Amino acid sequence: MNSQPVYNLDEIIKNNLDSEQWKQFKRIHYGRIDHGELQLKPSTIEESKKNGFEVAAFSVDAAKEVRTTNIVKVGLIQHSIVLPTNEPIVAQKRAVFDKVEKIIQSAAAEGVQILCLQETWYMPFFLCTREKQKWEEFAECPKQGQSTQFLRKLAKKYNMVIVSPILEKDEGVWWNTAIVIDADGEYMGKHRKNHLPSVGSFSETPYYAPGNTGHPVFQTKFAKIAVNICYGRHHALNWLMFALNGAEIVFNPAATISEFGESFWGIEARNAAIANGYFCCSINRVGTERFTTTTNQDITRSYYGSSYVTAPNGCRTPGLSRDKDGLLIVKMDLNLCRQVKDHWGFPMTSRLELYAKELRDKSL
Ligand SMILES: NC(=O)NCCC(=O)O
Repeated sequence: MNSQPVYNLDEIIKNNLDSEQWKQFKRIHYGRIDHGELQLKPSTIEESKKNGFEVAAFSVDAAKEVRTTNIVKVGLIQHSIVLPTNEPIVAQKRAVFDKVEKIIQSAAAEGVQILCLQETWYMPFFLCTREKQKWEEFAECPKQGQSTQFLRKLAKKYNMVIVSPILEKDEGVWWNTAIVIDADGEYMGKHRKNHLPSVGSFSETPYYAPGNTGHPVFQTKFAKIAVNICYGRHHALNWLMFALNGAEIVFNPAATISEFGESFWGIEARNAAIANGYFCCSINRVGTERFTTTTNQDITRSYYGSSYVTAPNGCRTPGLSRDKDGLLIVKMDLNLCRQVKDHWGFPMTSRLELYAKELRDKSL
């Protein structure tokens, strides 16, 4: 018997149901009985074991129709930091780069075409420390920054679109930003986090400014994509605007802990995918991060991973684990976006003019 505690919800349920109950649970909870699990290459399994990360791969098909299929393979990476947070910042970054590069190599070997990393992926999420200056070196220029240079090379090498959520510094002002690199390695643009939390230990307003980039959608080589950064997932209109601007896939790179609504982690992005007719890809970091402030206060934060993907028809993949580095691969047919919109008629029945009027009246 496995003596390890089971942390993953999917595992807890699976291990406690008989096969018929499990089948019915999958139908009702995940939206389909068959997860569409894809076989991984033996070399990927070997690499993941060697480098200590899990890999899971699923497919989401669309119905056959007049249009040719529009299939794209998407990868999400969740991971912990590597070095203690009091190590030199250059070393902390380098160590995460090395870890993530190995996972990206496996994603490339599996044919991933669009990859998204977690929120501020190369640093500890130090925003709970209430200290700013000592972390300055983590803030980067979006186009020239070290992480962008590092990922541009990989994007080009692997013909892969990469979404890289960073801590941006522009003329002395910090922003929580996601940059998009196209499959030729060229920088396409950026989106700055619109909604900044100011709740409990997530007090981000003293660090960076609220986004001023609207709701951009990037026509990458493989799909029209957008990024709704972490706390933005609690804002329904934020999701809506990416849909109105034509997104087929919206990524939600996050850094969130149990106390901040683990019970609705599986709900908000899933609801957004259903309501807006696009694929939602949710990514959360894992691991425990410890900080000692200059006033000798010890702060500890643990993240619960559980990255997952929802299709516009509401089907979702199982989540990655709550505590391990991981790569989630989903092969998706983007034709499903249009098919679901036609079926349910949500855009057709949306009555946006009604809301626009009321919103205008209320904000006067
Ligand atoms: N990173 C971030 O915005 N966290 C806020 C807490 C949450 O929304 O989960």
